[in-house]
Amino acid sequence: MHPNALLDLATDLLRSVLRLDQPADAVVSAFFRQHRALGARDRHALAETAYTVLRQRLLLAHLAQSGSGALERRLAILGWQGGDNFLRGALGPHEQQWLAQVKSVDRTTLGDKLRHNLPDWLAGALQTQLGEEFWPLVQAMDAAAPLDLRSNLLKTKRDEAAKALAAAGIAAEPTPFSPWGLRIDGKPALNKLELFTNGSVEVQDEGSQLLALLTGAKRGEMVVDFCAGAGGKTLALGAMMRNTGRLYAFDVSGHRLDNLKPRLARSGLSNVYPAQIAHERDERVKRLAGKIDRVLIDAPCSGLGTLRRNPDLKWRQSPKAVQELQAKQQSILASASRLPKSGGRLVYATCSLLTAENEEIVAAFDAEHGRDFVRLDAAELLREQGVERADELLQDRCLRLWPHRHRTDGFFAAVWQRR
Ligand SMILES: C[S@@+](CC[C@H](N)C(=O)[O-])C[C@H]1O[C@@H](n2cnc3c(N)ncnc32)[C@H](O)[C@@H]1O
Repeated sequence: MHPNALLDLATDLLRSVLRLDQPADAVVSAFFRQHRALGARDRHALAETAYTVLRQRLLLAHLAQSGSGALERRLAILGWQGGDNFLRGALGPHEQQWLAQVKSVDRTTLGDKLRHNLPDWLAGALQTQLGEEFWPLVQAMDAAAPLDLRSNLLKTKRDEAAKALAAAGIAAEPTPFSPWGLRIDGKPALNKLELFTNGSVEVQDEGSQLLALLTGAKRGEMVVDFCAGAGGKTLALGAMMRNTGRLYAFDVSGHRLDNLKPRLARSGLSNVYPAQIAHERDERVKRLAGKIDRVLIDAPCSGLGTLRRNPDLKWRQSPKAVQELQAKQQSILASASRLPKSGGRLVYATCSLLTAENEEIVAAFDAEHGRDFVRLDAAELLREQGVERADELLQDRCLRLWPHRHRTDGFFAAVWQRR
């Protein structure tokens, strides 16, 4: 495509994405559906440009002030990810001059806000938690996430999967913590590889794999994945159970559960029972109370641990939204806690970095249900599952994963056993 035409498309895409009224990945997918003729390289340039602008929104909006023309075009130029030469082909002499002048600004001299690109409420919360580690976190969240795979032990072993990837020209390293994981540099297309279509591997962040491992699910057990969504963790749990027992995949969203179906078909699992529930106090939950060996609650949350993948969330979340989520999280945890039988395990997890959605929820649960549940040490449980260096993942007996420390998304999990 001609550079100018592609820059115009990037400008249009940014106009939609920056409305922030829908998740950026949904906006980008809808945009590509409207422009089916776009090739892979052009799509990549457009998506990465939009994501770069979302990541560095405050900085780029500040730098864009000096230019002229549509603001979104200026932002697209500043965040351009389709190559410098290509971009030059789209710019007139004034724009070229302006860009050269903006590029000469020493960004290290700019104020903190323009360097961390976070809303004040979020920067404040993270600075309080992390102190000096705040800046390494900012840097880690500014980069794209690596691509992690989980090898499906029902169908393959990790080293066999790595060999098959190598044969397809894709280099993969074992992940440092999850015994199932492989990490790939870059974003090769996987969905046509036989290894993927036959369910031997699934795309899953290493952190998400560790949450499944924490449940310790085993052969023949009754397990509930309470907020199963499209089933990333369900698939891992089903494989841990060696395709035996019963694994209920609950979610209030039928649409999300529908997305689980093709993944289930690939995985070879037949022990999974997806079920849409009306709410966390659904009749189905009452019927299973006291009967379940392991319950995983991958709670709805702000998603702020996934900013590498979803940088729009820092602009779409707010303290009020977090407060509403807290109420939902407490209610889901209270209701799902009726499921484990005596000696059964309960895992509460989020992909949020905020103590409000993590430690505070756990403390409130302990205060109310401490008589019935005992907290378990997450590192010990992970060691039992063959996770090396599990101590590095721990904070006050909970799993606490950080992009800058562990190269995973920012996950949290607390584990209890019913007395
Ligand atoms: C973090 S996502 C789950 C992601 C999924 N476990 C995975 O690994 O792909 C949270 C899920 O909770 C679901 N949810 C929201 N409210 C719920 C409720 N009251 N009961 C059960 N699930 C709920 C949402 O529909 C969403 O799919």
